[in-house]
Amino acid sequence: MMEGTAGVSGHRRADESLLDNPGALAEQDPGGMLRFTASAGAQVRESAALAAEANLSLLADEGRPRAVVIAGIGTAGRTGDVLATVAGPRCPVPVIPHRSAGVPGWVGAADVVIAVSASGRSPEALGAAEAAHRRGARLVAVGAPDSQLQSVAERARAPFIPVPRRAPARASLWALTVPVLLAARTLGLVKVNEADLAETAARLDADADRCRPTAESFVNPAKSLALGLAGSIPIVWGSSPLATVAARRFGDTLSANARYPVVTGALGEAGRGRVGLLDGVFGGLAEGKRDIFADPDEAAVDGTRLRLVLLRDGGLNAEDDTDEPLAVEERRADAVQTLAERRGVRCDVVTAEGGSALERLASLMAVPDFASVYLALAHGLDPMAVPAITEMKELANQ
Ligand SMILES: O=P(O)(O)OC[C@H]1O[C@](O)(CO)[C@@H](O)[C@@H]1O
Repeated sequence: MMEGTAGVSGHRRADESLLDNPGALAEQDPGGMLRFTASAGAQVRESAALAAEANLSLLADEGRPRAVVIAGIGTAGRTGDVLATVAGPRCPVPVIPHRSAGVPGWVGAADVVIAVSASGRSPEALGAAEAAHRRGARLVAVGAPDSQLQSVAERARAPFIPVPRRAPARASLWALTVPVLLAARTLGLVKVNEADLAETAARLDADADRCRPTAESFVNPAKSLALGLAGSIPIVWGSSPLATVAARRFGDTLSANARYPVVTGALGEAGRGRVGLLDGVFGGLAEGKRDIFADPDEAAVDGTRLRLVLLRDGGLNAEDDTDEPLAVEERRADAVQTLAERRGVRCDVVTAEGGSALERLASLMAVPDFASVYLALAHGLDPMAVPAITEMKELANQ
């Protein structure tokens, strides 16, 4: 056990046996991050019901907007990325995630602003909601009930979807995402239907069951992904725009829950530059000198290595959902696997399943979400308490 600064303690090396000890897992996770992670399917159902109660039809009165801006930071900001990718390249209006306070200068009466904040008090979402109201843009707000965001929405007579607060915000991705998608559906921008929501929730439930704390590492895909990543520098690339949103989400949770440095991105982009990492001191150069007869325990400490996680869309998406021929995405994903193999860089592959874009996204996010929590727990870290985030806020607000 290392006593770090800021009251954080943990093990430098991941403790594999802890993951197969449900009692120890529960002790290490006093805030219940595993339980929150397992509630993803329930979040989809609950938020769909809450959105149905809000008066979203108000939004449609003035017809199709010129553009939609999704304003929020952190996990709330990710909901904008999800909407942009589910809306796809054929979306008739621009869908623009916006992560800084206020709204872009061009936003006006012809546009819609969706302000999202799990706590209902981020300056980014509040600033955007106020600016949208001032400029006469249509506004919809999503966040904690009885929050400042709700007051701004009420003042603007804008629909507000009250999403019950789960701390931390990253445990609420699905609860925040569904109202954003349903607001966009009201505007005619996405095709998400009730069956898609039900199947997405069912997929998240099924994955939560496969990843449950009592399922042992050899049958639990999240525990085995976590153990594979332990001690490495994860590189997470998505084969398609949809898979790239899942890759970035894994970057968020690996950093905040497990406190691992991580490189994430789109394979298309990475293939023109960052793929060079595979040749470097943490990639092929480190793997090249691996002694195959060495004690694996000693080998583990003899240097940090990359571990590639490839999130593949699996070519299931409809041809018109994508900018690029599916065959190109698939060939690129095969190519990076070959590259990794040639250099001895280990690679985990998660392949999307399901019919709708939303369900496929869920199938790429569920196991990695759990893996980030298990990786934290294996290092003796409480996945929920991240003093650096709190301290950063305190220092920045001085
Ligand atoms: O969704 P909120 O409450 O606006 O918070 C935005 C982000 O800020 C944080 O709370 C960190 O300050 C993140 O956990 C969160 O995603």
